[in-house]
Amino acid sequence: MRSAHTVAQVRASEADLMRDLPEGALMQRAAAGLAHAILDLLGGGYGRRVLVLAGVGDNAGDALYAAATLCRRGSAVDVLVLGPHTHQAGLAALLAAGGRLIDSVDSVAVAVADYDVVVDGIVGIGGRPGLRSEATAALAALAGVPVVAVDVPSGVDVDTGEVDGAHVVADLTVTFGTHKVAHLVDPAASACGAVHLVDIGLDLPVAAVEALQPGEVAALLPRPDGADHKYTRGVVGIRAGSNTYPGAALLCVAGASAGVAGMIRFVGSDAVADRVRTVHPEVVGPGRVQAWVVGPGADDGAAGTLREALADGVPVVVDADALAAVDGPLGVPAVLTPHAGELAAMLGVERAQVEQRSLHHARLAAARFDAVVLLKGRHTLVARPGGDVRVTTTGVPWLATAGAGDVLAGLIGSLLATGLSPWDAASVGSWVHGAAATRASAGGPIVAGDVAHALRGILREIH
Ligand SMILES: NC(=O)C1=CN([C@@H]2O[C@H](COP(=O)(O)OP(=O)(O)OC[C@H]3O[C@@H](n4cnc5c(N)ncnc54)[C@H](OP(=O)(O)O)[C@@H]3O)[C@@H](O)[C@H]2O)[C@@H](O)CC1
Ligand SMILES: Nc1ncnc2c1ncn2[C@@H]1O[C@H](COP(=O)(O)OP(=O)(O)O)[C@@H](O)[C@H]1O
Ligand SMILES: [K+]
Repeated sequence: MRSAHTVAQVRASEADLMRDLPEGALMQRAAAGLAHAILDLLGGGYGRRVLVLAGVGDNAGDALYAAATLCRRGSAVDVLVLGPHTHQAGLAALLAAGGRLIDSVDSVAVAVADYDVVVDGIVGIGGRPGLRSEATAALAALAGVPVVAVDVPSGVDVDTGEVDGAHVVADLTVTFGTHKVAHLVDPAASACGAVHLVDIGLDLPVAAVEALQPGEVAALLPRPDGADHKYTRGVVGIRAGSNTYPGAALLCVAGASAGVAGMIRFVGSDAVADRVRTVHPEVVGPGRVQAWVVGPGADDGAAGTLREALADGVPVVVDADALAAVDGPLGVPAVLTPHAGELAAMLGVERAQVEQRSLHHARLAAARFDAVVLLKGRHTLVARPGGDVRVTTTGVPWLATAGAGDVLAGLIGSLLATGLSPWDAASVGSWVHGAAATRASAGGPIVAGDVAHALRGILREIH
């Protein structure tokens, strides 16, 4: 599991550990890991030109001690102090190793573009969102030079992933002890670049935000055994599509056809059902199910279709048009799968507000509707009542294509039908869907059907 802890959790763990360690030991561990990561990025230290942006706190201390190591490996290091002072011992170590203090990026002997890397030690977990004007000006002058952020890109809100004004956009973020929420949750996560975790020995509690890794997905995926038959494996029912949007029914059934459930039932107009069975002859008609998927392409029949599905008292996936009919808890275990626009409409706020504060709004909706809320996006969030969140880090931007959500709803419904909890079904389904998109894309364009086709290959490998 990739776990993302809050600043308060990190500080508490640090305090526990520091009781048994000499002063400064954790900073030395952090700085050593940081120096190695920068050397890796640069392919060595000799002859490289490095600029450290140093703020007032321990984040600068990490950057300055790491830079001293780079100096000893033959790098030319300049340091620009942003603020009234900086980490004194770290600065002394850097100067002793041969680093130079500069007054501004304009005052360096080399052209600014000749720096091989900028090390962002402006603020870390002690920072407030936003950057001061001198930091913004320095970063603007350094545009185009690769940036390594120390712990977090300075200026982002570490505990929420929100941004408020200027912030660093890094190519690599080197963090310590554990991931922070900003490494997983957008928009801050998009500013991190690749994230490298350095172990400094912290003993941490359970995290409220996490990202499944392949081993956990494999452990959660249901597998039939010799005693199973199609009914014990779970039957998923799809109520999707309409005469206006028949394709949504096909895509939703294609997502449910990943093979995890034992059987698929389809309920819809005769015309749509005929088209579904032409493409998916194994799909059967109405009957008992262990989970329903309601909403993709349902058009104006969505509210009635949701009512019918809820009458069965089994878990439901509510997607697309049916989300507009949700105005409170549904009374059955449920996964709601809105994108930002749909969640905004459900909560009576603007889409931009949901995009800016995605973690907050996903948690708010999970509490208000007493359901698992899967907020779709680059890093999809899966929130459950109580505030726990899983973030999906699989997928590629090519997945932002019409109908991809229909495939996802079908897949999550089939996982729910096997008996997974709404929380596990949503997060596992989202992970597999993203991995299938990455596989199908191979760096190029895809349509939703390609994602559905790639699902079984991913499931086969992950087992
Ligand atoms: N905890 C751990 O386990 C370990 C932590 N380690 C390292 O320590 C880092 C945390 O260090 P930290 O606590 O000294 O805070 P840090 O982020 O450097 O600076 C905060 C100061 O900056 C200021 N400031 C605030 N906002 C600002 C802004 N927007 N723009 C400009 N300035 C701003 C504000 O000062 P003020 O302006 O209020 O006087 C505040 O006091 C952590 O990220 C990691 O790198 C590792 O060494 C090892 C283990
Ligand atoms: N920038 C992005 N990067 C990766 N995946 C994305 C991005 N934007 C959207 N997605 C994913 O694409 C899918 C789009 O689903 P959705 O908006 O419901 O489409 P539709 O309603 O047409 O089926 C979701 O799985 C979402 O997480
Ligand atoms: K930083």
